[in-house]
Amino acid sequence: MSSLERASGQTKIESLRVSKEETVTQSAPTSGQPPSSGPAVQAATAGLGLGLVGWAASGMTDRTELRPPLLGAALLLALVWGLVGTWHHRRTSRARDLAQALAPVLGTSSTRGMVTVQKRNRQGPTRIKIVYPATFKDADEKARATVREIVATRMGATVEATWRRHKRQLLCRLDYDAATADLVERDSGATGDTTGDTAEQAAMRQRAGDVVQAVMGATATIDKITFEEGSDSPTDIRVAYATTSRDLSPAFRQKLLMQVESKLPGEWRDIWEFEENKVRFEKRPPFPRNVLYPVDYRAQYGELVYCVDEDGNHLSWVLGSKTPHHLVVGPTGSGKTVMIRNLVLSAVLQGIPVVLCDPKRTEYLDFQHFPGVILVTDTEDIASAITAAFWEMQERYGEIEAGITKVGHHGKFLFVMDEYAVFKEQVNELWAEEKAARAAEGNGGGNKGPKDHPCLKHWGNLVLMGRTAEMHCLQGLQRPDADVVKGVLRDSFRGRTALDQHTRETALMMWGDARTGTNLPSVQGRAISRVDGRTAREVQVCRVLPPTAEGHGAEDAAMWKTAYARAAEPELWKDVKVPESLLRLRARREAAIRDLQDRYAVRAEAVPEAPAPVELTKAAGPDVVEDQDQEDARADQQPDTDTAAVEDQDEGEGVTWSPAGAHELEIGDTVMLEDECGVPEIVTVADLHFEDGEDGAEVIEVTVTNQETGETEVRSLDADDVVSRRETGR
Ligand SMILES: Nc1ncnc2c1ncn2[C@@H]1O[C@H](COP(=O)(O)OP(=O)(O)OP(=O)(O)O)[C@@H](O)[C@H]1O
Repeated sequence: MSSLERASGQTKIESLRVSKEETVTQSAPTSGQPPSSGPAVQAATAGLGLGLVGWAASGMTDRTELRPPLLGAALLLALVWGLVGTWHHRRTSRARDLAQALAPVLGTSSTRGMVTVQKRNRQGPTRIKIVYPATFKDADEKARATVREIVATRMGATVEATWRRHKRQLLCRLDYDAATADLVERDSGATGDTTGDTAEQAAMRQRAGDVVQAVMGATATIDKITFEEGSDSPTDIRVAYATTSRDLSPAFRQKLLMQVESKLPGEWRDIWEFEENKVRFEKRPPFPRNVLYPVDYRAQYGELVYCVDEDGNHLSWVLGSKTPHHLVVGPTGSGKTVMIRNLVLSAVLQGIPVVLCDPKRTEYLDFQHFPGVILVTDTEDIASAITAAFWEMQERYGEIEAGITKVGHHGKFLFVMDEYAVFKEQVNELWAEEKAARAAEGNGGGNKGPKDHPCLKHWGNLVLMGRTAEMHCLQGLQRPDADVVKGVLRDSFRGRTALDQHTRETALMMWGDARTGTNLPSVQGRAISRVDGRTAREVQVCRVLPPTAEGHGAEDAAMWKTAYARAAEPELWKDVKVPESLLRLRARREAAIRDLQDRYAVRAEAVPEAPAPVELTKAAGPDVVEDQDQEDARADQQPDTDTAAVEDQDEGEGVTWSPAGAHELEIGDTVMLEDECGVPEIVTVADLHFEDGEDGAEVIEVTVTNQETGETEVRSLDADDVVSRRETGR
């Protein structure tokens, strides 16, 4: 009779009382080996055989006198053989019996090498090693109990069993004198040294082992576990595992970490030692939340700080070749706007001008008078801003090509395109209307033209080519839909941030696996970010709550004020060049707003604190900082003075040229086109219509009149060509 009882306070320690007389009624083992005869029979057979051979040989050689000694020698040999064989047979019989009894339980037909006696005393084996096949369920409590029972009853001893699962071995220490003592099982392979554990710690140790094994399999064992002082909360778990290639798979490692994070208390990080086949889980401090934007952060030029890691270290998007552009993804309310505000602030604090396009129109109103920021909200204006930026990029390329300046000497430029999907839809609606109107006028050869508005192609070009020209793009999206960011374009956004708990689709699109970010806590500003363009990591985006944002408190107000004052330093902008077409877009928006405010007489309330605008110009930087009253007074008299000022400065004749898509041209426009020799000539558009080109792409046939010679000719332009058009104040 045997009984299993759990020793109190030791989860992995079990007791089994056995008596020497106990037997296990085990079904007859089926051995794979042929049945062997006993050593006495073997000895007798060998002695008889040898005697016969000697007898025959002496007869054949006529040496019959040798027969008696030969028979004597054969008899002696048979005797020694029989004695030694019987002794050995007896000595190993218990191990053999044990192997045969265990074979059906362990699920193996061969008992060869299964049981090895490693130590023995006069009472019998004191230490045996049992090797079991991979098919044996060594994690199954019942199966293990059966094995223990068989060992204890077959050997008639108290057994201390140690399971070494990673080697598929069971080591048993046998004590023949303590038949009434507890049989102890230590699964040291799974849970490590339990000495000194409290009951709770032992339970936690067991749980940690189970949690790890659920993903890594039975070969994973807890090497060591450290608990918080006086508690059962683990702070460090070291795991050893059998050599495998699975540990090299990020998905596998992620799955394991997720398992640990969700099944054990606290937040964890994993540290892998591949060469040692070891992994260590370290409890990490609680992730920082609600971290104010570090307005005093000392950044290098082009280093845009925006978040902190788990240890509170600030991390930045470095505008450069590794991460030229950044994609920000986040559903409504996740903190996408706040993230973009971080990057805008970081840029202007370093004198990097920002074009901030907001198709939702009201998300960034706090930035509308901010030094260095050109806020664009109207759909058509955004399309023009993209075209202008594209044109600026081409100009920068031209200057590099012509040796006028070198790569990296233009100064960085940040173009923010938030809610790209919304903008794409809006601008394509406009484009469809425009094509339909042209068709109705009989001016465009039917409702033809590219499917997407040409500015979207410019945006694509900016993203693909902007890096060398130091034109950096930040694109915001609610979801990373494949039809919005596709192929090469998506790959160009090396810097990436996705806020909030990810869906499977978001994880796949952003990080190429279905798991990253799916267990991110739903904390505002918590994100997975590929800061360095290579490794995605969890971060907390800094808090930027401007004056009109909900929750804007004293701390936010102080930060905002400091940021504004620093960005308003004229010194910061003195060498900054911005395309005048962009400045005009800003002026146009401001004029439109002033008109509206005048109409509703709300201007005084709408702009309670007049900020000091810093002028960005194409030429020298701003040297005059006007206050709002001065600017207002000037605007009242001359609604478009800003534009005029730029025109006068640059052209000296009040003539301004700005980039325009060929599809935007209208009859009567004055444009600068290059003749066959590349010499620019000023022409007037006398007529135009759309045609299908040879390759099926749309071309625009433009009839132009040379202003100097009066000659008329037909020029063929691609729909997405960009030309210089004289501004008419439209
Ligand atoms: N990093 C952050 N730190 C602290 N609070 C934050 C953070 N990000 C967002 N929040 C809080 O969440 C609110 C919503 O954030 P935000 O406006 O950026 O969301 P959104 O993703 O842009 O949503 P929507 O697309 O609807 O504008 C903020 O007003 C702020 O209170």
